[in-house]
Amino acid sequence: MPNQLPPSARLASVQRQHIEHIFQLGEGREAPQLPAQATIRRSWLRCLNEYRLDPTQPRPARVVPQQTLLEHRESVDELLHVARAGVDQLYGQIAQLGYALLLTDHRGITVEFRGNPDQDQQLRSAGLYLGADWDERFAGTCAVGTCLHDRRAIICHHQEHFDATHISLTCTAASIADPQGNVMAVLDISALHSPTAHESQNFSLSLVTLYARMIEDAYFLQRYRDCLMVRLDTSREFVHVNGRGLIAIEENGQVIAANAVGRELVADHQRRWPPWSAQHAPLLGELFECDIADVLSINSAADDQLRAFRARASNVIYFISLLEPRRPRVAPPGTPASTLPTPLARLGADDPAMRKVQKLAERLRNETSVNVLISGETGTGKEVVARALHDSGNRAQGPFIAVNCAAIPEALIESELFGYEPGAFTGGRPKGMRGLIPQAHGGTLFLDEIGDMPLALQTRLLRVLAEREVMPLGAHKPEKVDIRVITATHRHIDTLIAQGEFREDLYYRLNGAQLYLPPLRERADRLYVIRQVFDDVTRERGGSQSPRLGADAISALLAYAWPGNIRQLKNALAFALATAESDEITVYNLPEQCLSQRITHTPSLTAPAGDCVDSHLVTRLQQHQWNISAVARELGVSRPTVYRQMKRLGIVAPNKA
Ligand SMILES: Nc1ncnc2c1ncn2[C@@H]1O[C@H](COP(=O)(O)OP(=O)(O)OP(=O)(O)O)[C@@H](O)[C@H]1O
Repeated sequence: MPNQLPPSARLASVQRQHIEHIFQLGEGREAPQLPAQATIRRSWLRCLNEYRLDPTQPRPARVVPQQTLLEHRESVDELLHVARAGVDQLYGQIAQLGYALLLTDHRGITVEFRGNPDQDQQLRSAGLYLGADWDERFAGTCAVGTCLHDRRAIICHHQEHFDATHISLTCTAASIADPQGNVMAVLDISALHSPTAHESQNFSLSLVTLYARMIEDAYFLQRYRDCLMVRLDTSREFVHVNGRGLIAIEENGQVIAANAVGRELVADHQRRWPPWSAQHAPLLGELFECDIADVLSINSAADDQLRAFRARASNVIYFISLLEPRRPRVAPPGTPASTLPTPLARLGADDPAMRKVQKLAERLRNETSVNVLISGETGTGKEVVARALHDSGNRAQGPFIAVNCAAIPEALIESELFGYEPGAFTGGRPKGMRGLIPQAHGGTLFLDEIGDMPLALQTRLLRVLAEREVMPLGAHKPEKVDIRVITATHRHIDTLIAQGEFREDLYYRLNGAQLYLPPLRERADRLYVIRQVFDDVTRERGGSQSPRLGADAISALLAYAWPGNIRQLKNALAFALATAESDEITVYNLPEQCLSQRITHTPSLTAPAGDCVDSHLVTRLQQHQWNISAVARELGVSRPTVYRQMKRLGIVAPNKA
């Protein structure tokens, strides 16, 4: 009788029976001892037939080398930062019950671990340890690996494990998805010893599922903290404390992203109105019977800061609260929050040069008699800034006409700008043409690459600016125009003036105020720009299922010098999105040149990444009381990067010295 045997012999006997059961299932023979859960049965069959795992050859737990572990941790650095509080809370609840806690990445590698130090050795040999690999293809049926495969919470109790070395464990796991719904991590609680009954773990399943959802939502809130967010629940009492749905929206109510509950609402909507809704991100007003103004005024007008709206697809009433965006910090703490109009606020997060641009643009937005000259390297966003200036001012409803003076052949530029009457010249359109300057009447004329405007035309432009009227070619009467003029250049106009290629008087007229756009490599808010451009490109590609940007890719993007600035960044991200084969863009998806030509200088106040963290590091560390996570967050790099830099520079934290 196995029960009368010594423990090791008893285990060996149970293991033999276990192996026999696996073969029975593989051969299609039923037996009462075979697992009841269909997920476990399917996983056993996968292990036998797909992964070709041999149940007679139990494998000891595999722990990946330190360097590999660091790479895996780095790839989920942002999640780890958010998850840590949840991990500690959950472990606080289960430690006394003999459980260890594992958080793995989406490849099944344990990147965070909590366990009883007194059981260190047993936990390590059972694979309940940092770096342990719980991929089903290697470890066989197990809570983490099978949860990753099936994308649902699971208990894997004792003999439900495939590998005979794991059959004394009980493990329960739930997945954590990113805002697109792709699994990015798994939360697992496991114990070395536990009661035999499977039901003994039901409570673990509820607990681990709850915490996985909380971590998922905390990550979602962190990712979209700069957006307006609605929080919703069917219970009025719970919406503020634990509203289950989260939907990030634009000011016009357009849905940007949603957590699992929110995505289900969107999916519900798309199932009901499929033909057009699948192509467009819905508006909140399409999901709920609501006017966006009633949602945006919740905090100021609703008594208990929530309002009830009916979901159109299900007819269910949801209580909605509004989370204001955590605006990018543009002023030191203590000063009033930014009042920048949205088009200007979006231009930058926390870069001194951009802040100057934003503040000056705000002051000038309605001063249409002041001509604005925007300077900056190619691709720094001069046209975007011109448009933001237009959109935030009192001419926003008028036309915005952009003209690239370098792109129009010299022979055509005059007729394009001023227009012409019928028969003004041979080859012209029979009905004549309205010029771009008259087209801008009531709005803004944006002249890009003004340094490339031929001298003769500069004289005519000067006249337009002075007299506020244009004379189309062949016309006998001038036409009055009311335009705001914004110009841009990436060339040094001073040099052009000195060389006699640009009229000094025109320069002074155009340069009523100058906005200088810093190159991307010098911007302290590069991380913000990368995220914003990534979101833009994702949206332009129309992908709600788009891959996310991995931490290693972000590090590389932060470190690259970007000679082509934001335009080049946009192209690089479009390339990465087009070529990504998995749900994560890694450094390998970036165009090759992004991995070379790294920033070599350390700009003054900026927060550069990678190798450029250098000289400011000690100051930053001191400012943050040597809190590595806080420094990494501020610099927009991962913690391992900060550690690497500290090691390279020989910096030792005071308490470690
Ligand atoms: N703040 C920003 N957020 C998102 N995308 C931006 C931003 N600034 C610029 N871009 C994008 O970068 C690209 C280049 O921008 P833009 O044409 O405004 O640059 P530019 O300085 O006018 O370039 P050039 O000097 O070549 O005329 C565009 O695709 C634009 O959409």
